[in-house]
Formats: sequence, structure tokens, C-alpha cells
Amino acid sequence: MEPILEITHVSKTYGKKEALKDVSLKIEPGKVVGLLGPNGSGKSTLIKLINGLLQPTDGQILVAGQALGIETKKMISYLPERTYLNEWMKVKDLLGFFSDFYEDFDIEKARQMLATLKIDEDSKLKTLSKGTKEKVQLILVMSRKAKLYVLDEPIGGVDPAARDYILNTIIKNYSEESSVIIATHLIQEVENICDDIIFLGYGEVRLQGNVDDIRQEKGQSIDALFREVFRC
Ligand SMILES: Nc1ncnc2c1ncn2[C@@H]1O[C@H](COP(=O)(O)OP(=O)(O)OP(=O)(O)O)[C@@H](O)[C@H]1O
Repeated sequence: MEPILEITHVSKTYGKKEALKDVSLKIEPGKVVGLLGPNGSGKSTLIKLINGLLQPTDGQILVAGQALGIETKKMISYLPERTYLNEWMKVKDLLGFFSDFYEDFDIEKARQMLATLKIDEDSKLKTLSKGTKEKVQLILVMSRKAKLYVLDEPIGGVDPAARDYILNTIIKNYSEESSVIIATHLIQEVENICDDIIFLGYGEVRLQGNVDDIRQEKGQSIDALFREVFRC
């Protein structure tokens, strides 16, 4: 099957700073992939490249076999690190906004998730707590029928009780034809829902592979391995 994402020898420099060095990786359909790395390792840079928000200095990125452009943007549902939603909007306005903007947005699915998390559609975003805003944004992003979901720190501000629901939502939502990339520091929380992981360190891929294979081979959890590989 054609990979959902294929990154070949990609480098990115900001001035003299080499944020990514010769990164190559493939993500197959139907996978949840953890993109893990310490601060400044290049996770957000890689995510912005995949979303076409930055241009690579070198190398090639293909989404479902196509070079980045308008078509690939339609296939990607992106949760950025920081919110980009208008604070003065009500949750129900955002549902309308997403329906208008994205053909693949499933408003009923979004409504169901909001109801489960007891988020009132009549609330203005600016009146919601930071964690609740994050939940709203994640619900919007996961309610699209995208090929690739790219989530930059999706559960950072969410309380532990809601994390399981959010993570379950992520894995329930994607299909055989789509994949999810989750960039996070909360490795313990996500390692059980990930099929594969990628360790980024100083802009280079340090390790990538299947979670179960790596755990078996190394005899430790991904969280423990991360602490060992990136010990300060
Ligand atoms: N606009 C920029 N100009 C110059 N350097 C940058 C810029 N953006 C990022 N960098 C540098 O590139 C490197 C990678 O940064 P990036 O934000 O991709 O890391 P990250 O893994 O997402 O970090 P964190 O986990 O802290 O969010 C860092 O050294 C950072 O200082």
C-alpha cells in the first residue's frame, strides 16, 4: 500500500541553525505514530513542513504520493501547538466555521464528542478553561475525515481524567486508510496507543519502529528508553 507520508532526506535550516538533518521516514496507512523528542529536537519544524507552513531546505515530502500543495492540504487535519481559533467565537460558531471550511467535517460527530465531554455549544471560547479549549480544538480536528491527522501536543493541557477519553477518541476516529502523528512529551500516556514511534534528537532520527518490537528488543517501556537515550 502507498505510504500516507513519505519524507526523503529532508533538511531544514533557520539561518545557520540546522533544525532537521537528513530526515527520512515513511508512515503507512492505519498507523498511530508517536513523534517524540526533547525540547528543540525539531518536532514542530517537521510538523510545519508536513503542513506546508515551512519549506524544506533540502529533500522531498510526499503525502499519499503527492507533492505538497492544495490537494495534500485537504488531506491533512492539523492541530497546532497553539490555538488559532477566535476567542470571541462560540463553540457552535466554530462548528459552523469548520463545516463551511472543510468538506470532510462531520458536525454530528463533533457534537457527540462535545456532549460527552459536557462542553456547552453556547459557550464563548474565551470563557472556557485552557484545557477545555484544547479539547474543543482537538474535537474539531478529529471530526474531519482526513487521511493524515497531525497533532502537536494534543493532551498537554488536558487533565488526566479526560486524557484517556481524548486518546481513545484519537484511535477510534482514524480508519484503515488514515494515519495519525502525535508529537508529545507525554510518552507514558501515549505509548500504548501508538503503533510506531520516531525519536528525534538534535534534528536527526535517532530511532524509529514498531512500539512492541522496540519494547521487546530493548526490554523496557518507550518512556524508560526515551529517558535513557536523552538523559541530560
Ligand atoms: N523560526 C526559527 N528561527 C530560528 N530557529 C528556530 C526557529 N524555529 C525553531 N528554531 C530552532 O530549531 C530547533 C528545533 O525547534 P522545534 O521548535 O522544531 O523543536 P521542538 O522539538 O518542537 O521543541 P519543543 O519540544 O520545545 O516544542 C531549535 O533549536 C529551535 O531553537
